[in-house]
Amino acid sequence: MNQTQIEKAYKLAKERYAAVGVDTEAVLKKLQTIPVSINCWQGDDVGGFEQVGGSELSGGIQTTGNYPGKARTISELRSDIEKALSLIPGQHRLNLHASYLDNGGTFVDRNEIDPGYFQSWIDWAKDRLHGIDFNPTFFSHDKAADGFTLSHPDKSIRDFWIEHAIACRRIASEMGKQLGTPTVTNFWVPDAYKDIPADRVAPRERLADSLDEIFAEEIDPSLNLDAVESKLFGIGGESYTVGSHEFYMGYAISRQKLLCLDAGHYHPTEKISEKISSVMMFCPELLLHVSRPVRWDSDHVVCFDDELQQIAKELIRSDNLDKIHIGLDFFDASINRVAAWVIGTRNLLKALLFALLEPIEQLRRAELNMDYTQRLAYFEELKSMPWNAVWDYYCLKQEIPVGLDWFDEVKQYEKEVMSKRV
Ligand SMILES: C[C@H](O)[C@H](O)[C@@H](O)C(=O)CO
Ligand SMILES: [Mn+2]
Repeated sequence: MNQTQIEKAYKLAKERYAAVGVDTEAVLKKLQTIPVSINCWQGDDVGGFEQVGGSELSGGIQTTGNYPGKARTISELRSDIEKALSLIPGQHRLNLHASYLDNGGTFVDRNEIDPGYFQSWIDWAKDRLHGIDFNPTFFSHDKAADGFTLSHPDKSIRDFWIEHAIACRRIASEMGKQLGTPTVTNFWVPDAYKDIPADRVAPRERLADSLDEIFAEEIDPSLNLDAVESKLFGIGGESYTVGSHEFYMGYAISRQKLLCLDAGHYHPTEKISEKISSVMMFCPELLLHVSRPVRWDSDHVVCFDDELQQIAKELIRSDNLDKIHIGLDFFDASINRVAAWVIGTRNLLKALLFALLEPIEQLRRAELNMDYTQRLAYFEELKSMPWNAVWDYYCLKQEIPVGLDWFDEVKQYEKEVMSKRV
C-alpha cells in the first residue's frame, strides 16, 4: 500500500469510529505515550554475558530451537535490539537481566556487581529508550544448582543471593537516576521442589525473611520500584513452588510492593486479564509479563489472540496506566529472534490500539442497563471495524514499516548481519 492508500483508508476508518463516538486522533496520541518493556533475553536465549558463550540455562525455564544468528556479544545484542526498535512504533523500554552485565570479559560474581557494570547499557539507552527495567538473576549459577536461592536452607547461600538482590536494587536506582524514569526491578526466584514436600511453611518463611532483608533499604520510588513475580511450577519443580501466587499476592499487599502477573504462570484456564482489576485494588502498582503459554509456561511469542486482547482491554479500561508497567516475557529460539521481538511487540501495541478504539462508555451503559444483547452486539461488530487501517496510519506517521514491510527488513538484516554469526 502506498501513502495515499493508507491515508484514504484511515479517513474512512476515522469516520466509522466517529459514528460510534470514538476519536481516532485522540486514540493515536494516547497510544504513543504507552511504553512497553522489551525483554532483552529473547535475543540470546536467556544466555547472558557473564561468561563467553552465555551460561547454561537453569531455574526450570527452557528455550527450545536452534535458529541461527543469535546474539553472542553485548554489541550484537544491542544491534539486534536497535533493528527491532526501528520496526516498532513508539518509544519503549528495555527489560534487562543482571546476567547481561558488561564485565569487559572478566568474570564477576553476582554478589559483587555494581552500577559500573551497567554504565554502558545506561549510556546506550540514553537517546534510544524510554528507560530500563531490571531483574536480579537467580538462576544459571552454581549457587542455584540445587533449585533454591532466597529460601535455601543454608544461610550462606541465602546471604549470597540477598547480597545479589541488594546490589541489583542499587544498580536499578542508578539507572532510574540517570535515565530520569523509575526502573522497575522484578524479583523472580525459581525455588521449588520436584516432589511433594514435608514442610511447605519453612521455605516460604525463609523467602519472606530474605525479601524483607532485601527491601529494608528505603529507595526513592522515583528511582526504583520493586515487583515480585509468582509462578505455578517450573521444569524440575513440579510439586511445590515457594513463591506461589498466594505467597506473592500476600507479600505484595502487606509490603505494598508491585505484583508481577506473568501470563504463563497460572493454571492453563486461568487468565491474568481476569486478575488485573482485583490486584489493582490492593497493590500500589502492577507489572505485567505478557507472554503466551502453550499448555505450560512455554514462553511462545505473543500472538494477537483473545487473551492478549482481553489483557489490553483491562489495561485501557482501568484508566490507570501510570501505575501499570507492561513488560514482555517470551523466548523462542526456533525463529529469527529480531522477528520474534517485532511480532510480539507489534501485537501488543495492536491490542492496545484495538482496546483504545472501544466505545467504552456505551458498553458500560449497556451493561449497567443489563442490556447484554447490546453489549455482545457491540463487542462482535467492533472486531470487524477497520482498526487495522488506524494501525497502518499510526505506523506511517511514526515512519515505521507498514504491514509486512518490516519482514523484508528483518530478512535483509538476517542476510547481511545475523547469518554471518557462525
Ligand atoms: C527470564 C525471566 O526472568 C523469566 O522469564 C521470569 O520472568 C519468568 O517468567 C520465569 O518463568
Ligand atoms: Mn516472567
